[in-house]
Amino acid sequence: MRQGVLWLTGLSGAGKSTVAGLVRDGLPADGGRPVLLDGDRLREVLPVKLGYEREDRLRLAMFYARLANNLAAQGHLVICSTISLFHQVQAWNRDNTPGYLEVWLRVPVSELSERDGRSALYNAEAGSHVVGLDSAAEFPLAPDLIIDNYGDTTPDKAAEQVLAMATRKASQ
Ligand SMILES: Nc1ncnc2c1ncn2[C@@H]1O[C@H](COP(=O)(O)OS(=O)(=O)O)[C@@H](OP(=O)(O)O)[C@H]1O
Ligand SMILES: Nc1ncnc2c1ncn2[C@@H]1O[C@H](COP(=O)(O)OP(=O)(O)O)[C@@H](O)[C@H]1O
Repeated sequence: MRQGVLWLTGLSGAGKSTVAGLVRDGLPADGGRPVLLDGDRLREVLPVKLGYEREDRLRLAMFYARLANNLAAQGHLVICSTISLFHQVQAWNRDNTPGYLEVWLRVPVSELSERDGRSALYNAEAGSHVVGLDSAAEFPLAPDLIIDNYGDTTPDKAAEQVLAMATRKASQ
């Protein structure tokens, strides 16, 4: 895969940033011009502060989708690692972005709340809009790959699966 959008989604702490970085670093030397769009980093550079209510998250997810589409059209391989769990955004990507691939890093909340720095988020009081708790997560309906990213699945193994899937799809 040399050009297009590879979107890694999942709840906070599912391993999106970790696996996305490994995927980028694991691309073949002639694997195109990768760009990593990471949710945490993108929120930091926005000119306006957006929150975690559904409306703001949906606006942001559509912004990511359009930005990724634009960069892919300029020849980049865009790796997105954001939550963005909205069916309408997933459908927009499929309909508008050639070479769109979607990976769902599926990890139960019980496991996530044990991970580094995520216990506060998953133990937040009701009304905190935590995706997967009190804010609905619209998990992908037809992802290209689902990885249960916990237990025996290490981040390296997950990245290998993503790269194998992307290579397979590129040759179809
Ligand atoms: N309430 C709540 N719910 C979910 N996530 C929260 C929340 N508050 C802060 N954060 C942090 O924001 C990161 C998610 O931003 P994204 O732009 O990737 O996604 S989304 O807008 O929430 O769909 C997310 O980053 P990741 O942990 O890397 O997924 C969190 O660190
Ligand atoms: N397969 C895995 N098994 C166990 N821990 C993992 C796995 N993948 C990632 N992690 C860990 O989970 C934590 C959250 O990872 P991160 O990439 O920041 O997730 P996200 O970007 O989805 O919020 C990190 O401490 C990371 O090392």
